[in-house]
Amino acid sequence: MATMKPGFTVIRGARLADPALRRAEATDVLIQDGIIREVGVGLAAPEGATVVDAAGMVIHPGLINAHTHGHGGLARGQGDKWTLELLLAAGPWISGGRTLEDKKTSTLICAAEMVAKGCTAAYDLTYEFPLPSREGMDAVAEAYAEVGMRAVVAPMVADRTVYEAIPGLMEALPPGLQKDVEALRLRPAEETLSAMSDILKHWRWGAADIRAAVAPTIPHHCSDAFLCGCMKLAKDHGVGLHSHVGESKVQAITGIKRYGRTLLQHMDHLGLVDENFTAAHAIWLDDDDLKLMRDRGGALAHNPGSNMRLGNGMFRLRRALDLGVNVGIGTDGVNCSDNGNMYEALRYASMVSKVQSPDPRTWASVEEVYKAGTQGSARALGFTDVGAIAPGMKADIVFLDLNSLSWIPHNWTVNQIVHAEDATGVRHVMIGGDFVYFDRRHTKLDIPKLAAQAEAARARLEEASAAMRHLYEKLEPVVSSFCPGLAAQPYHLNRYLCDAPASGV
Ligand SMILES: Nc1nc2[nH]cnc2c(=O)[nH]1
Repeated sequence: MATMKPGFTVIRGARLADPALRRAEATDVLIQDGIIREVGVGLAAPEGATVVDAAGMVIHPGLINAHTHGHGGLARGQGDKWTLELLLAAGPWISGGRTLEDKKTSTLICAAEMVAKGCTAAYDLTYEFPLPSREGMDAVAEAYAEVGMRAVVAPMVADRTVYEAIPGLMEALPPGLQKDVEALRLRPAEETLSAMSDILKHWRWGAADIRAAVAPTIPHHCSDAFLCGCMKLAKDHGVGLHSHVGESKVQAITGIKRYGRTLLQHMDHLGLVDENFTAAHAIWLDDDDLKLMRDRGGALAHNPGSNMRLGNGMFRLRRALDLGVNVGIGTDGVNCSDNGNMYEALRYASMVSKVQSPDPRTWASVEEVYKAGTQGSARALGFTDVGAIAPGMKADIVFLDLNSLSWIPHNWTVNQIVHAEDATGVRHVMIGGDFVYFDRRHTKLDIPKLAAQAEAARARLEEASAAMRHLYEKLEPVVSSFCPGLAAQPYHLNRYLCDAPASGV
């Protein structure tokens, strides 16, 4: 649990990553009760202080994962050529049939990986089928608390399945499959909203800095009344709202067809887009959408690994930054992006900005990417006191070993964090002044025990997983042929409005 370690700690002689400096310089950090009090050279250690010798290490603020799904932990490595639409179509099988213990195990796997890879807080959209429950949310919160991470946990909710969201898709399925997907029907909006309200009223994880939020998962999977209900709950309880918006071309086109405006504009029309709102992926947002996000003060969560892995396209990081939108960086779930490695996400964010144009003036700089993965993500989570190593901030600090291979030689600190570090350099991770990972070992978690638990769950779920893969194979030709935006048309960057198919979706 991210409890604050009482008393003083002094970190001595660490090279503090600073985007203003090419090579980080050695400094000290004084921490009191989990809060950074002073940063400077030669700080005196108060009597009784714990002194941490960090010579030979770079420190940076914990990376913050702006978008992930802890429920995907047990589904790592299940699919290769999965599109988003197929992931959503088969998703309930991937995440379904789980006990509360499986849910916790799945989240523990992800949280443990994130910490070991330099991440100290995450926005986790968790799958709760058929209804969100206090017990399910507690299982997720318990996992983060056990690892010692901060988190915002939002149950993904909707009142339409993907089959209902894409007009005509259900009817296009062969009769046998229609029967299968009927089992996925969601509960009526009022029932889900009432369950959400119960969760928010009884949330008890605030002291561990594990907050709740509301995630109407995909706007066109939600009726307008449902979206408005989610907004009201978020406002009444003062919590965040988070949705996947414009993740795939199919979604973008479906939105225009359904609402006559973009998905984001539709949400804004209903009043959901404000400074508490995070739009994940945001690949198919046009300039007006980006300006809208800027004007409303919301955040975008960029997930470059998943965007590539699912073939969804490229988020326009340069354009979003130029227009002044707050951007955070995330990994997405390991069921669709394989790992929870925020260093990889930073590197991919940089790379994806570079493959969009040969002109380096349009590329995101390492400073911009680093800022997005720390302060930008912190803002997306609604945390004001993490994302930087400075007086008054919580002591969420990652220690990188300069003797690890990504740092030989050490030329340009922030560049090497974004482009060279692959998490093998992570030596210690401190959260709230407490070492949750020390000398490359979790301090609160028994990893062999977790591995055994995960293996038992995997074996038990194997039958359900095989059924899901089988269903996936049967769905693939239907969904792909039904969504022409998916199949035949190569992306011309993000100009979906120009090359939208004349018929079909
Ligand atoms: N990438 C991704 N997008 C989603 N949209 C709704 N659920 C998901 C999910 O689990 N992964």
